[in-house]
Amino acid sequence: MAKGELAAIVGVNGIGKSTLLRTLGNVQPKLSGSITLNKLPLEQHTIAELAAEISVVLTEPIASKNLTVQELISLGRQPYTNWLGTLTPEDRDKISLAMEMVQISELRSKKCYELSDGQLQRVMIARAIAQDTQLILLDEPTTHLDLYHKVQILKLLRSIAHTTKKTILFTTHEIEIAIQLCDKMLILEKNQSTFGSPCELIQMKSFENLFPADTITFDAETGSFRVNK
Ligand SMILES: Nc1ncnc2c1ncn2[C@@H]1O[C@H](COP(=O)(O)OP(=O)(O)OP(=O)(O)O)[C@@H](O)[C@H]1O
Repeated sequence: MAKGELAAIVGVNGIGKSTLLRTLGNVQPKLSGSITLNKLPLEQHTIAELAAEISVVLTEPIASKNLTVQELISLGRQPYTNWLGTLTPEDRDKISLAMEMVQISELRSKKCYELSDGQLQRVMIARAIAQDTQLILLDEPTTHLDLYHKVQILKLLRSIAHTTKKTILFTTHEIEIAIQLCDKMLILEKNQSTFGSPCELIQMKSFENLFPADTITFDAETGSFRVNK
């Protein structure tokens, strides 16, 4: 993946999207194959190096909902703080900037348990931005959100990738929105997975066999799926 790209991993339930994302983020050990980050195998990076290179936003509910928004986002600075977790002026600037980028500055003193799902998702994205890594990985960042908020979150990720030149990779079931907003997509399938720009994937007819054709067909003209009644 290149710098500044937004990319989605899509595929049917149980195909291995989260497993792949978690493996890339070093959250779980790989089953096979190799993962290279900055020309070095992932396992040759120290934990501290990885924390400064990759931030991961998972679907598990956070254990620390009693923290304020600002406190939770401050945890993103952990790879850079001393053992006491003391924040420097630079850390504070990065935390404020992260909150501004995802437009949650006014929520800074709220407790995380007071937030809506959409607001909490923004907070988790801000924490990843505060971690200041080149790569941000997110597992299903739009679950539980309505259509408007799904689009808002994915537009936000696109804008962060393009303006900060960070590389953002996420798993999703929102294939139609991803087609419209992503620079690259990986379609995971049992026998052959395909990776490319949404346009290339449409031209290669890669979306057409994703779901059983007697139930759902893909319309290449509109980049959308149709239900066969
Ligand atoms: N490469 C693999 N080889 C063997 N088992 C795998 C592999 N990838 C994933 N699995 C297993 O398949 C199951 C489903 O994987 P996973 O949760 O990653 O799928 P998913 O595509 O994210 O599903 P969903 O869309 O339902 O969230 C898990 O039990 C996982 O351990």
